[in-house]
Amino acid sequence: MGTGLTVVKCGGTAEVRAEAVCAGVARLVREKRPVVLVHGGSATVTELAGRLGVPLGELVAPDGTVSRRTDPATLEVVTLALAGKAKPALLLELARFGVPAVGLTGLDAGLLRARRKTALRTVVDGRTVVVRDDRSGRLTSVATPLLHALLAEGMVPVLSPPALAEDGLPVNVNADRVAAAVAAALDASRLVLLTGAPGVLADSADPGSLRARYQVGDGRDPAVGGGMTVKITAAREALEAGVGDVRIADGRFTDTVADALDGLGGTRIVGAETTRRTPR
Ligand SMILES: Nc1ncnc2c1ncn2[C@@H]1O[C@H](COP(=O)(O)OP(=O)(O)O)[C@@H](O)[C@H]1O
Ligand SMILES: CC(=O)N[C@@H](CCC(=O)OP(=O)(O)O)C(=O)O
Repeated sequence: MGTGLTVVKCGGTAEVRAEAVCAGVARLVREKRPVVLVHGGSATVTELAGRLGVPLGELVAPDGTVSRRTDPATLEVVTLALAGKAKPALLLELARFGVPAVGLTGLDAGLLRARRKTALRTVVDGRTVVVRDDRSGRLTSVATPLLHALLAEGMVPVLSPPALAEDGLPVNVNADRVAAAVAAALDASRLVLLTGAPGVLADSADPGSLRARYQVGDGRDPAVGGGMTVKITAAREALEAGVGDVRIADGRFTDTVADALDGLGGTRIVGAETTRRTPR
């Protein structure tokens, strides 16, 4: 199943090369294979916050999951960093490759809707407290008509957080999960999450320990930490929505990006069912 559409997501980390990502996207466009590019930019957020003197914070959930504390000033920086820095950089790179691309955030045409997280349990000095004023949210829907219209014109939508919450204000959402939700909503055939690592590593300190396949499970995997945890969650969400090929791959090199967009290399994420069908 699937529509032949590829959803590509890039971060984030300074090492992911816009040139490598955009060269891959440009090839798909030349081959008339439809593609949506979703991006984050947490490193850009950190850099811009430093320059603007806005302090950044973290929330640590009782299960140890770390996420960004999004107070109003941080939300402003996130919006500036993604819509004003990370996105133009990708659009310029795509223009260099002759790709007609349109930059969007979740606020355009109500593309990304989310429910604000009104009570976030977080651990401070060993005690669990509830944060009620955070401006982060959980995605609830993706509006597809504008994306379909752009794709029908041969254009590449370049989409990022923030999303629009039910109170009419923006909320911060994670870009990997945006990519998964977009892939699900558009019935994509492939989701490629590009990052600054070769894929999912058996030992995060050893770049040679790449896992060709990774089965998503119910429990926490001690080998997976940091930003990779949310990527695995996003990958699971896409698989559950029926996206056929979900992979986490290296966004630092032209050839690893090209391979991933062709369904090769990196780490293929599989659901429990797919793995059971695999001969031992
Ligand atoms: N098992 C693992 N395999 C690969 N990377 C891991 C693993 N555990 C933790 N990581 C870390 O997760 C990072 C990817 O997450 P992140 O930096 O948030 O990506 P991005 O900004 O591209 O969305 C890797 O660069 C690596 O430092
Ligand atoms: C809620 C949340 O975590 N939002 C992210 C949005 C950017 C992002 O996801 O960037 P990467 O893809 O580089 O991680 C943030 O504030 O960093």
